[in-house]
Amino acid sequence: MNKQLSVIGVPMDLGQMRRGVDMGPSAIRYAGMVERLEQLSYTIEDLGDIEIPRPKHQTDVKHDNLRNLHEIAEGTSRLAEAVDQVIENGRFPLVLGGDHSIAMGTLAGVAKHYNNLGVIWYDAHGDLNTADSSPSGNIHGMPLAASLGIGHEKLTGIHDYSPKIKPENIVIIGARSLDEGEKVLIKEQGIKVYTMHEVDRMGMTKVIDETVDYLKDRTDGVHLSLDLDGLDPNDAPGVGTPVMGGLSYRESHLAMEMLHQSQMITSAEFVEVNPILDEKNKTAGVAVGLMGSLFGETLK
Ligand SMILES: NC(=[NH2+])NCCC[C@H](N)C(=O)O
Ligand SMILES: [Mn+2]
Ligand SMILES: [Mn+2]
Repeated sequence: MNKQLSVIGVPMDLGQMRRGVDMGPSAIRYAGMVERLEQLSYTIEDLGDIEIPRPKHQTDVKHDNLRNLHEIAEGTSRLAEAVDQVIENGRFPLVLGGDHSIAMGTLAGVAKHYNNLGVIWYDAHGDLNTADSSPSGNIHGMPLAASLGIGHEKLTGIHDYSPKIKPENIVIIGARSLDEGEKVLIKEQGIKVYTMHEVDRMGMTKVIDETVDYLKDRTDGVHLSLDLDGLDPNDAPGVGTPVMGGLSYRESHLAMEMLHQSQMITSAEFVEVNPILDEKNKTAGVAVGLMGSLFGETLK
């Protein structure tokens, strides 16, 4: 793994309605991220936080079922620029959310550098909505669709190109709350999805083995986008859209350890940590623990 990490915080809370997820980057830093990764002999440069525009009325502006469209497009464009530069400098981008809308910016900055970027989307949700299919108008439910070039052009066109990724290079793990339009899109586009049904039937070992096999030959880099709500709310309570029956703490560590062993991950983001909804910063602590495993911690 690239031993030079650049950390970028994204205090974004405009992609959904629960206040507090903008404090996610601070909560993750406070949980000891830098110290944890330095122990694994990474060199860490913390680039601080991306500036996110403040709308006048946070929830009022529901432009065509796309809440806070302009501010999110602006903030994620800045993020794309920063991520692009990190990779340009030969370093590994580690992005801290913020709500999941930021993935549009991260992927925009990353995907430019690859012909076939793979994406592992570790999440209870598909985040494959558009304004037409979204039940909420919340843009954090849309970043994977936007990155495929599907949706409003202000979102698909971030960093001035589209699409960022191909459907056959995506693997979703942990899904258990997919909207009707998302299910249609998954079938139409042939996106590989391991729902909780498959995770339970196959076990996480087989899920990750298959994921690695599947992505190995077809991709030249793999981005991990880890939404903390992929985990069960008992293990990660500090999230805005919790869904029961999720991936366990143990399964998630196993997944991260196996991804580390695959040597496949070239960028990562940890999103949706909301310390206001959390129990004594537990969820940020889990995020940092998972980073430890992803970056090479072992139990013996
Ligand atoms: N990144 C997330 N937590 N997304 C939750 C999305 C929930 C729902 N599918 C929606 O579009 O509103
Ligand atoms: Mn989610
Ligand atoms: Mn998500």
